[in-house]
Amino acid sequence: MLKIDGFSKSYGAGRYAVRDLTLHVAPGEIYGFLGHNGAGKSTTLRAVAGVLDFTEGEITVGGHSIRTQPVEAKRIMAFLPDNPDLYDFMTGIRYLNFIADVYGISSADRTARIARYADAFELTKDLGGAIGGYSHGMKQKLALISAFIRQPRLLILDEPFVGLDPAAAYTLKTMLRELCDEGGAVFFSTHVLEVAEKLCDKLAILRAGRLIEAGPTAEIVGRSNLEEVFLQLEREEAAQ
Ligand SMILES: Nc1ncnc2c1ncn2[C@@H]1O[C@H](COP(=O)(O)OP(=O)(O)OP(=O)(O)O)[C@@H](O)[C@H]1O
Repeated sequence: MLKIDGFSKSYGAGRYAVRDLTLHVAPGEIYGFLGHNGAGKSTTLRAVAGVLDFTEGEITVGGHSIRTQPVEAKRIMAFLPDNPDLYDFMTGIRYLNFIADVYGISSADRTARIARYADAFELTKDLGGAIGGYSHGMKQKLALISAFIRQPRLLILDEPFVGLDPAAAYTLKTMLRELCDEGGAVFFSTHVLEVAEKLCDKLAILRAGRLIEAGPTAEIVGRSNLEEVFLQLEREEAAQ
């Protein structure tokens, strides 16, 4: 579903934010992307989503190159950045209809999907209010709903659990699993190691722009727990 091959990104002056990253996400997989602050997670996710150009490598979504076939690639993927840019002057429902218009979702489909996802995230009664008056968590829920109503085959999420209350976090975990059970795939970054350990089929750990570990969660965690494994890997890499 998602293939990142030999991906490198330099923001200039020969300093690489990410270097030679290869990582594949298959249909049905929830793939967690871990790393310290500044490791290069957002850089990678933004390049995958086609909102950031990159220096070397190739990224394909459903077989479509994000560089040469961006429209085809973006049609089957939804991206939620770490700080989604919503329109404060719009109401929530206006924003969701705007997204539905952009992606050509029929009137019947949008009504059913908005009702389903807004109910699931307990945002229905707030949809008539201006986004400018939403809390951080409400904005995050609205951004998630706008991604889910598109019913993407690949969901790319940057720190999706930040700001969500426990009920919304549970709903999100359930929906991510449902999307994968239906043949979709999810690639998301997080600092919440408990969520990563419980939810993800596979994990990749980035350190200073380089992949230091990738594979099935159970193999990476082994008999320990993810927090210990993560901190140990960080220490080993730092000592090299
Ligand atoms: N627009 C930019 N211009 C220059 N350098 C940048 C830019 N964006 C990111 N960087 C640098 O690239 C590196 C990777 O940053 P990135 O935001 O991808 O990390 P991250 O793993 O998402 O971090 P965090 O967990 O803090 O969100 C950092 O050294 C950062 O300073």
